[in-house]
Amino acid sequence: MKRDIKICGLKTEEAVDKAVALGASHIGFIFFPKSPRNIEPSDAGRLADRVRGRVKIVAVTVDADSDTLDEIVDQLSPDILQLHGKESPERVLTVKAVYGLPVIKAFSVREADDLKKIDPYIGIADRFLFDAKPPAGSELPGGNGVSFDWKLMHLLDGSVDYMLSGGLNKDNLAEAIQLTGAPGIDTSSGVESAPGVKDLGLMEAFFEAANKADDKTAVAGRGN
Ligand SMILES: O=C(O)c1ccccc1N[C@@H]1O[C@H](COP(=O)(O)O)[C@@H](O)[C@H]1O
Repeated sequence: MKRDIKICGLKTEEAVDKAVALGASHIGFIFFPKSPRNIEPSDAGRLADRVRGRVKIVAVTVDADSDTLDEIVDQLSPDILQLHGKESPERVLTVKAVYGLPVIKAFSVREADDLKKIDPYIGIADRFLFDAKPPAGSELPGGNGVSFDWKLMHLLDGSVDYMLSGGLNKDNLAEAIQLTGAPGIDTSSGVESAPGVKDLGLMEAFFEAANKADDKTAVAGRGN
């Protein structure tokens, strides 16, 4: 099974094209005004049109109201909605019913009990995303470039489909993959030269690290 790779927080044609050329399975656009990666829905729609059908387009929102979601869905036509706030299971069900789109529900993790928070969402969310808790004082629920203890993922039921995120970068990715075997990985600030500024070289290095880690996993799987 090929591991999904999502590059999040894209704002330019160059970064979108590069992510797709490198083999991203998903690209994410952030709709959260306090984020340095925030983008207008119409601008995200124009960027997505360059690569539509070649990669899954993900709209990342945080406790968005219906008017905001209506505009994002109308302008971007995403393939997936990522709900990165405190959306309840009922809200996730409503969003799925209204827009007819799959939902990735994000959770922030620091300790074992945090993983239990997904229980009421099982069978409702299509996929989970595990991010670190934001550092004290941060106004961002994600995109903080901080990681959590990846060993906690061993506590998760193996049938749960998820993306690992939180501070993943070219230097720590191999260890994260080796420890978790995550079916999907997600990065934003780990491929940036400054908040909100994607670095094409860092993106390349991230994919190189992912491919190398996958090669090692495959070799280990063959018992060599
Ligand atoms: O990236 C943001 O600014 C952001 C804002 C609001 C909600 C989610 C956001 N990003 C998500 O957080 C993860 C982890 O980011 P990082 O790699 O630690 O920088 C990212 O993949 C986005 O899905």
